[in-house]
Amino acid sequence: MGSINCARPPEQVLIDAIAGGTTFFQYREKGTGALTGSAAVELARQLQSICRAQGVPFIVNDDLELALQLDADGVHIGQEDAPAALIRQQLGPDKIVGVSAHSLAEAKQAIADGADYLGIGPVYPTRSKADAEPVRGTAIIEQIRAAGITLPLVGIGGIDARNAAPVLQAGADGVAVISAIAGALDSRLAAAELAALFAGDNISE
Ligand SMILES: Cc1ncc(COP(=O)(O)OP(=O)(O)O)c(N)n1
Ligand SMILES: Cc1nc(C(=O)O)sc1CCOP(=O)(O)O
Ligand SMILES: [Mg+2]
Repeated sequence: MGSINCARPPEQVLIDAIAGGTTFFQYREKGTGALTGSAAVELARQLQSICRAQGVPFIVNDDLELALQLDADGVHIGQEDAPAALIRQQLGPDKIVGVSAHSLAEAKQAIADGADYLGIGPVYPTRSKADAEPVRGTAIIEQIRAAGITLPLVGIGGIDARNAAPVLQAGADGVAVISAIAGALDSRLAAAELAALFAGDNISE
């Protein structure tokens, strides 16, 4: 999540999301209108502080230097970013490395490079990433699971509480969302509706 995606102040969105059941946070400050420089660092610090107080891992998207500067819990990188093996080397064994994969071959390479989890997408059409890959559907998750990969898989791309169930049924361990929570008028409820899917208890009905 980044500031441009938020319907309300990002700090409040994060507080509400965690109250609703969000268990993992990625700071992704990019796109037209995103904060840069010291403003981006300051927002990161504030969001990290909220995560720390609530015991939620704080992951930095793309930016290894920022992650090292803040002693973040980890970094998420994609296929166009720094090599995953380099990120693992720079962060050491105790930090979290997440890697985006859009194919079985990319998933296998990411695991060889030291990934702790894989972000798989876009599962559905997304408006939050202008340069997203073509939609993969849930089939890509089934394919990666069928190949025997046991690393945690996180579906991403256009996911919300109404369409998340097939992503989990395909074999994902979790879902990563931006607009479903950051763009919601009630981020706590949006997060709670997603969290309920993991408890097998759909509270939206
Ligand atoms: C959990 C998760 N999965 C995938 C991505 C996308 O990463 P990437 O392909 O590097 O694209 P950007 O987010 O950097 O635009 C992600 N961020 N998180
Ligand atoms: C950041 C990102 N990565 C994707 C991928 O497919 O790797 S899709 C995506 C955007 C997710 O935002 P929303 O939940 O609003 O669709
Ligand atoms: Mg990236």
